[in-house]
Amino acid sequence: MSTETVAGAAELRAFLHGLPGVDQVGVEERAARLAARSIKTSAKAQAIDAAIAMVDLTTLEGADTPGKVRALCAKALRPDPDDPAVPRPAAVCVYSDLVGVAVEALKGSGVKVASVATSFPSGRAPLAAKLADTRAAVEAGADEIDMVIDRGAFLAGDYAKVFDEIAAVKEACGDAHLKVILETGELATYDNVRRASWLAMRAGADFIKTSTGKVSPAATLPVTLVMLEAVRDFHAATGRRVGVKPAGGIRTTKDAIRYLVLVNETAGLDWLTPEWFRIGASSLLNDLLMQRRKLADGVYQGPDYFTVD
Ligand SMILES: O=C[C@H](O)COP(=O)(O)O
Repeated sequence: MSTETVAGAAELRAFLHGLPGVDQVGVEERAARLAARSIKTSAKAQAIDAAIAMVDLTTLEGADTPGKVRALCAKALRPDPDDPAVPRPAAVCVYSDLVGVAVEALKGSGVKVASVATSFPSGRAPLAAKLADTRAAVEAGADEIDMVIDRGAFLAGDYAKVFDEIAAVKEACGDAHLKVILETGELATYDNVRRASWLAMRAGADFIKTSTGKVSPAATLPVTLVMLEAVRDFHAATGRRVGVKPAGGIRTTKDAIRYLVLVNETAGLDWLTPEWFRIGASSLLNDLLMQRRKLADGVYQGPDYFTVD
Protein backbone atom coordinates (compact mmCIF):
# COMPACT_ATOMS: atom_id res chain seq x y z
CA MET A 1 0.00 0.00 0.00
CA SER A 2 1.43 3.43 -0.91
CA THR A 3 1.83 6.20 1.67
CA GLU A 4 -0.90 8.16 -0.11
CA THR A 5 -3.32 5.24 0.10
CA VAL A 6 -2.50 4.72 3.78
CA ALA A 7 -3.14 8.43 4.43
CA GLY A 8 -6.41 8.17 2.46
CA ALA A 9 -7.46 5.13 4.46
CA ALA A 10 -6.71 6.90 7.73
CA GLU A 11 -8.66 9.98 6.66
CA LEU A 12 -11.61 7.82 5.57
CA ARG A 13 -11.67 5.95 8.89
CA ALA A 14 -11.41 9.18 10.89
CA PHE A 15 -14.19 10.71 8.80
CA LEU A 16 -16.55 7.74 9.14
CA HIS A 17 -15.94 7.41 12.87
CA GLY A 18 -16.36 11.17 13.26
CA LEU A 19 -19.93 11.07 11.95
CA PRO A 20 -22.48 11.75 14.70
CA GLY A 21 -23.84 8.58 16.29
CA VAL A 22 -27.42 7.57 15.46
CA ASP A 23 -29.93 7.85 18.30
CA GLN A 24 -31.48 4.40 18.00
CA VAL A 25 -34.57 5.13 20.07
CA GLY A 26 -35.11 8.47 18.33
CA VAL A 27 -34.84 6.97 14.83
CA GLU A 28 -37.21 4.11 15.62
CA GLU A 29 -39.74 6.43 17.24
CA ARG A 30 -39.64 8.85 14.34
CA ALA A 31 -40.06 6.06 11.78
CA ALA A 32 -43.00 4.64 13.77
CA ARG A 33 -44.61 8.08 14.06
CA LEU A 34 -44.35 8.70 10.32
CA ALA A 35 -45.62 5.20 9.56
CA ALA A 36 -48.76 5.92 11.57
CA ARG A 37 -49.68 8.95 9.45
CA SER A 38 -52.85 8.55 7.45
CA ILE A 39 -53.24 10.16 4.06
CA LYS A 40 -56.36 11.40 2.30
CA THR A 41 -57.99 9.25 -0.38
CA SER A 42 -57.15 11.77 -3.11
CA ALA A 43 -53.50 11.79 -2.03
CA LYS A 44 -53.57 7.99 -1.87
CA ALA A 45 -54.40 7.67 -5.57
CA GLN A 46 -51.45 9.91 -6.40
CA ALA A 47 -49.19 8.06 -4.01
CA ILE A 48 -50.06 4.69 -5.58
CA ASP A 49 -49.19 5.94 -9.06
CA ALA A 50 -45.98 7.50 -7.74
CA ALA A 51 -45.06 4.23 -6.03
CA ILE A 52 -45.74 2.19 -9.20
CA ALA A 53 -43.43 4.49 -11.15
CA MET A 54 -40.70 3.99 -8.54
CA VAL A 55 -40.74 0.19 -8.49
CA ASP A 56 -37.72 -1.75 -9.65
CA LEU A 57 -39.64 -4.86 -10.69
CA THR A 58 -37.33 -7.62 -9.65
CA THR A 59 -36.70 -11.29 -10.22
CA LEU A 60 -33.55 -12.68 -8.63
CA GLU A 61 -34.04 -16.41 -8.38
CA GLY A 62 -31.66 -19.20 -9.32
CA ALA A 63 -34.55 -20.67 -11.31
CA ASP A 64 -35.07 -17.53 -13.45
CA THR A 65 -35.43 -18.18 -17.18
CA PRO A 66 -35.59 -15.99 -20.29
CA GLY A 67 -39.33 -16.77 -20.39
CA LYS A 68 -39.86 -15.51 -16.84
CA VAL A 69 -37.90 -12.34 -17.59
CA ARG A 70 -39.93 -11.75 -20.77
CA ALA A 71 -43.16 -12.14 -18.79
CA LEU A 72 -41.92 -9.68 -16.19
CA CYS A 73 -40.98 -7.20 -18.92
CA ALA A 74 -44.43 -7.56 -20.49
CA LYS A 75 -45.87 -6.74 -17.08
CA ALA A 76 -43.63 -3.67 -16.83
CA LEU A 77 -44.75 -2.47 -20.27
CA ARG A 78 -48.46 -2.85 -19.45
CA PRO A 79 -48.93 -3.34 -15.69
CA ASP A 80 -52.74 -3.44 -15.95
CA PRO A 81 -53.90 -4.80 -19.32
CA ASP A 82 -57.28 -3.08 -18.86
CA ASP A 83 -55.93 0.34 -17.99
CA PRO A 84 -53.31 2.01 -20.19
CA ALA A 85 -53.19 4.96 -17.78
CA VAL A 86 -51.27 2.93 -15.19
CA PRO A 87 -47.68 4.17 -15.09
CA ARG A 88 -44.82 1.83 -15.89
CA PRO A 89 -42.36 0.82 -13.20
CA ALA A 90 -38.94 2.49 -13.32
CA ALA A 91 -36.91 -0.62 -14.08
CA VAL A 92 -36.79 -4.37 -14.37
CA CYS A 93 -34.01 -5.87 -12.25
CA VAL A 94 -32.46 -9.22 -13.19
CA TYR A 95 -29.26 -11.26 -12.94
CA SER A 96 -26.54 -10.25 -15.40
CA ASP A 97 -26.91 -13.25 -17.72
CA LEU A 98 -30.53 -12.25 -18.39
CA VAL A 99 -29.86 -8.57 -19.11
CA GLY A 100 -29.89 -9.11 -22.89
CA VAL A 101 -33.37 -10.68 -22.70
CA ALA A 102 -34.73 -7.71 -20.73
CA VAL A 103 -33.01 -5.15 -22.99
CA GLU A 104 -34.61 -6.74 -26.05
CA ALA A 105 -38.06 -6.91 -24.44
CA LEU A 106 -38.00 -3.33 -23.12
CA LYS A 107 -36.27 -1.47 -25.93
CA GLY A 108 -37.68 1.94 -26.68
CA SER A 109 -40.04 1.82 -23.69
CA GLY A 110 -38.15 4.02 -21.24
CA VAL A 111 -38.23 1.22 -18.63
CA LYS A 112 -34.63 0.79 -17.46
CA VAL A 113 -32.82 -2.50 -17.19
CA ALA A 114 -31.05 -2.97 -13.88
CA SER A 115 -28.69 -5.83 -13.17
CA VAL A 116 -27.28 -7.11 -9.92
CA ALA A 117 -23.54 -7.67 -10.13
CA THR A 118 -20.34 -8.22 -8.11
CA SER A 119 -21.24 -11.76 -7.06
CA PHE A 120 -24.68 -10.89 -5.75
CA PRO A 121 -25.85 -11.54 -3.08
CA SER A 122 -22.76 -12.47 -1.03
CA GLY A 123 -20.21 -10.21 -2.70
CA ARG A 124 -17.61 -12.89 -2.00
CA ALA A 125 -15.37 -13.03 -5.07
CA PRO A 126 -12.06 -11.52 -6.20
CA LEU A 127 -12.35 -7.94 -7.45
CA ALA A 128 -11.45 -9.07 -10.99
CA ALA A 129 -14.50 -11.35 -11.04
CA LYS A 130 -16.73 -8.54 -9.71
CA LEU A 131 -15.50 -6.18 -12.40
CA ALA A 132 -16.00 -8.82 -15.11
CA ASP A 133 -19.54 -9.40 -13.83
CA THR A 134 -20.22 -5.65 -13.99
CA ARG A 135 -18.73 -5.21 -17.46
CA ALA A 136 -20.72 -8.17 -18.82
CA ALA A 137 -23.96 -6.60 -17.59
CA VAL A 138 -23.09 -3.19 -19.01
CA GLU A 139 -22.01 -4.65 -22.36
CA ALA A 140 -25.33 -6.51 -22.54
CA GLY A 141 -27.08 -3.15 -22.21
CA ALA A 142 -27.82 -2.67 -18.49
CA ASP A 143 -28.68 0.93 -17.62
CA GLU A 144 -28.15 0.38 -13.93
CA ILE A 145 -25.89 -1.85 -11.85
CA ASP A 146 -26.85 -2.96 -8.34
CA MET A 147 -23.61 -3.99 -6.61
CA VAL A 148 -23.17 -5.43 -3.12
CA ILE A 149 -20.49 -4.20 -0.76
CA ASP A 150 -18.00 -6.52 0.92
CA ARG A 151 -19.66 -6.67 4.33
CA GLY A 152 -16.83 -8.76 5.76
CA ALA A 153 -14.31 -6.03 4.95
CA PHE A 154 -16.64 -3.30 6.20
CA LEU A 155 -17.30 -5.02 9.54
CA ALA A 156 -13.56 -5.68 9.95
CA GLY A 157 -13.01 -1.93 9.58
CA ASP A 158 -11.25 -2.21 6.21
CA TYR A 159 -13.14 0.76 4.81
CA ALA A 160 -10.47 1.51 2.20
CA LYS A 161 -11.01 -1.91 0.61
CA VAL A 162 -14.76 -1.33 0.38
CA PHE A 163 -14.19 2.19 -0.97
CA ASP A 164 -11.71 1.03 -3.62
CA GLU A 165 -14.04 -1.74 -4.80
CA ILE A 166 -16.97 0.64 -5.15
CA ALA A 167 -14.81 3.15 -7.03
CA ALA A 168 -13.52 0.41 -9.36
CA VAL A 169 -17.04 -0.88 -10.05
CA LYS A 170 -18.23 2.67 -10.68
CA GLU A 171 -15.52 3.05 -13.30
CA ALA A 172 -16.50 -0.28 -14.88
CA CYS A 173 -20.10 0.98 -15.07
CA GLY A 174 -19.24 3.65 -17.64
CA ASP A 175 -22.50 5.50 -18.25
CA ALA A 176 -24.60 3.01 -16.27
CA HIS A 177 -25.85 4.23 -12.90
CA LEU A 178 -24.45 2.50 -9.84
CA LYS A 179 -26.63 1.44 -6.92
CA VAL A 180 -24.62 0.27 -3.93
CA ILE A 181 -26.32 -2.35 -1.74
CA LEU A 182 -25.25 -2.01 1.89
CA GLU A 183 -27.05 -5.19 3.08
CA THR A 184 -28.09 -3.39 6.21
CA GLY A 185 -29.40 -6.60 7.81
CA GLU A 186 -25.75 -7.62 8.23
CA LEU A 187 -24.39 -4.27 9.43
CA ALA A 188 -25.57 -4.71 13.03
CA THR A 189 -25.97 -1.03 14.03
CA TYR A 190 -27.50 2.18 12.72
CA ASP A 191 -24.09 3.82 13.15
CA ASN A 192 -22.73 1.29 10.65
CA VAL A 193 -25.60 2.03 8.27
CA ARG A 194 -24.73 5.74 8.43
CA ARG A 195 -21.01 5.03 7.91
CA ALA A 196 -21.63 2.63 5.01
CA SER A 197 -23.96 5.18 3.39
CA TRP A 198 -21.31 7.92 3.50
CA LEU A 199 -18.59 5.53 2.41
CA ALA A 200 -20.61 4.45 -0.63
CA MET A 201 -21.52 8.03 -1.56
CA ARG A 202 -17.94 9.25 -1.22
CA ALA A 203 -16.80 6.34 -3.44
CA GLY A 204 -19.20 7.39 -6.22
CA ALA A 205 -22.54 5.65 -5.64
CA ASP A 206 -25.44 7.12 -7.62
CA PHE A 207 -27.87 5.32 -5.31
CA ILE A 208 -27.60 3.61 -1.95
CA LYS A 209 -29.78 0.54 -1.52
CA THR A 210 -30.69 -1.24 1.70
CA SER A 211 -30.70 -4.93 0.91
CA THR A 212 -30.37 -7.83 -1.48
CA GLY A 213 -33.69 -9.34 -0.39
CA LYS A 214 -31.77 -12.50 0.55
CA VAL A 215 -30.96 -11.55 4.15
CA SER A 216 -33.35 -10.90 7.01
CA PRO A 217 -34.07 -8.22 8.11
CA ALA A 218 -34.21 -6.60 4.67
CA ALA A 219 -35.55 -3.07 4.21
CA THR A 220 -36.93 -1.40 7.32
CA LEU A 221 -38.28 2.10 7.85
CA PRO A 222 -35.70 3.11 10.51
CA VAL A 223 -32.77 1.95 8.37
CA THR A 224 -34.17 3.77 5.36
CA LEU A 225 -34.62 6.88 7.52
CA VAL A 226 -30.92 6.80 8.43
CA MET A 227 -30.01 6.45 4.75
CA LEU A 228 -32.33 9.30 3.75
CA GLU A 229 -30.69 11.54 6.34
CA ALA A 230 -27.32 10.55 4.88
CA VAL A 231 -28.24 11.49 1.30
CA ARG A 232 -29.81 14.75 2.52
CA ASP A 233 -26.67 15.67 4.51
CA PHE A 234 -24.34 14.53 1.72
CA HIS A 235 -26.23 16.74 -0.72
CA ALA A 236 -25.99 19.71 1.68
CA ALA A 237 -22.25 19.11 2.08
CA THR A 238 -21.27 18.41 -1.53
CA GLY A 239 -24.12 19.56 -3.80
CA ARG A 240 -24.35 16.04 -5.28
CA ARG A 241 -27.70 14.24 -5.02
CA VAL A 242 -27.69 10.49 -4.38
CA GLY A 243 -30.78 8.30 -4.63
CA VAL A 244 -32.15 5.78 -2.12
CA LYS A 245 -33.61 2.33 -2.76
CA PRO A 246 -35.16 0.26 0.00
CA ALA A 247 -35.49 -3.32 -1.24
CA GLY A 248 -36.52 -6.66 0.15
CA GLY A 249 -39.73 -7.58 1.93
CA ILE A 250 -41.81 -4.61 0.71
CA ARG A 251 -45.03 -6.23 -0.46
CA THR A 252 -48.00 -4.01 0.36
CA THR A 253 -49.33 -0.65 -0.78
CA LYS A 254 -49.50 0.42 2.86
CA ASP A 255 -45.77 -0.22 3.26
CA ALA A 256 -44.89 1.49 -0.02
CA ILE A 257 -46.81 4.62 1.01
CA ARG A 258 -45.05 4.63 4.38
CA TYR A 259 -41.75 4.82 2.51
CA LEU A 260 -42.97 7.72 0.39
CA VAL A 261 -44.00 9.63 3.53
CA LEU A 262 -40.55 8.93 5.00
CA VAL A 263 -38.84 10.31 1.88
CA ASN A 264 -40.98 13.44 1.88
CA GLU A 265 -40.40 14.12 5.58
CA THR A 266 -36.69 13.31 5.65
CA ALA A 267 -34.89 14.03 2.38
CA GLY A 268 -37.72 16.13 0.96
CA LEU A 269 -39.89 16.42 -2.10
CA ASP A 270 -36.91 16.64 -4.48
CA TRP A 271 -36.24 12.94 -3.83
CA LEU A 272 -39.80 11.84 -4.59
CA THR A 273 -39.20 10.91 -8.21
CA PRO A 274 -38.05 7.67 -9.86
CA GLU A 275 -34.79 9.43 -10.61
CA TRP A 276 -33.96 9.60 -6.89
CA PHE A 277 -36.11 7.03 -5.14
CA ARG A 278 -36.86 3.41 -5.99
CA ILE A 279 -38.48 0.50 -4.26
CA GLY A 280 -36.91 -2.86 -5.10
CA ALA A 281 -39.60 -5.52 -4.96
CA SER A 282 -40.57 -8.82 -6.53
CA SER A 283 -44.19 -8.87 -5.43
CA LEU A 284 -45.35 -5.34 -4.59
CA LEU A 285 -46.67 -4.28 -7.98
CA ASN A 286 -49.78 -6.45 -7.90
CA ASP A 287 -50.87 -5.08 -4.55
CA LEU A 288 -50.41 -1.53 -5.86
CA LEU A 289 -52.51 -2.43 -8.92
CA MET A 290 -55.23 -4.01 -6.80
CA GLN A 291 -55.42 -1.03 -4.46
CA ARG A 292 -55.42 1.34 -7.43
CA ARG A 293 -58.35 -0.50 -8.97
CA LYS A 294 -60.18 -0.54 -5.65
CA LEU A 295 -59.82 3.22 -5.25
CA ALA A 296 -61.04 3.82 -8.80
CA ASP A 297 -63.93 1.31 -8.91
CA GLY A 298 -64.64 0.59 -5.27
CA VAL A 299 -64.14 -3.07 -6.20
CA TYR A 300 -61.25 -5.11 -4.86
CA GLN A 301 -59.84 -7.43 -7.53
CA GLY A 302 -58.28 -10.53 -6.01
CA PRO A 303 -54.66 -11.44 -6.68
CA ASP A 304 -55.71 -13.83 -9.46
CA TYR A 305 -56.97 -10.95 -11.56
CA PHE A 306 -53.49 -9.65 -12.40
CA THR A 307 -50.71 -11.71 -13.91
CA VAL A 308 -47.98 -12.76 -11.51
CA ASP A 309 -45.24 -10.23 -10.83
O1 LIG B 1 -33.82 -5.89 -4.96
C1 LIG B 1 -34.89 -6.40 -4.72
C2 LIG B 1 -35.11 -7.54 -3.82
O2 LIG B 1 -34.31 -8.61 -4.16
C3 LIG B 1 -36.53 -7.92 -3.86
O3 LIG B 1 -36.86 -8.54 -2.66
P1 LIG B 1 -38.33 -9.14 -2.44
O4 LIG B 1 -38.39 -10.40 -3.25
O5 LIG B 1 -38.40 -9.40 -0.96
O6 LIG B 1 -39.33 -8.15 -2.90
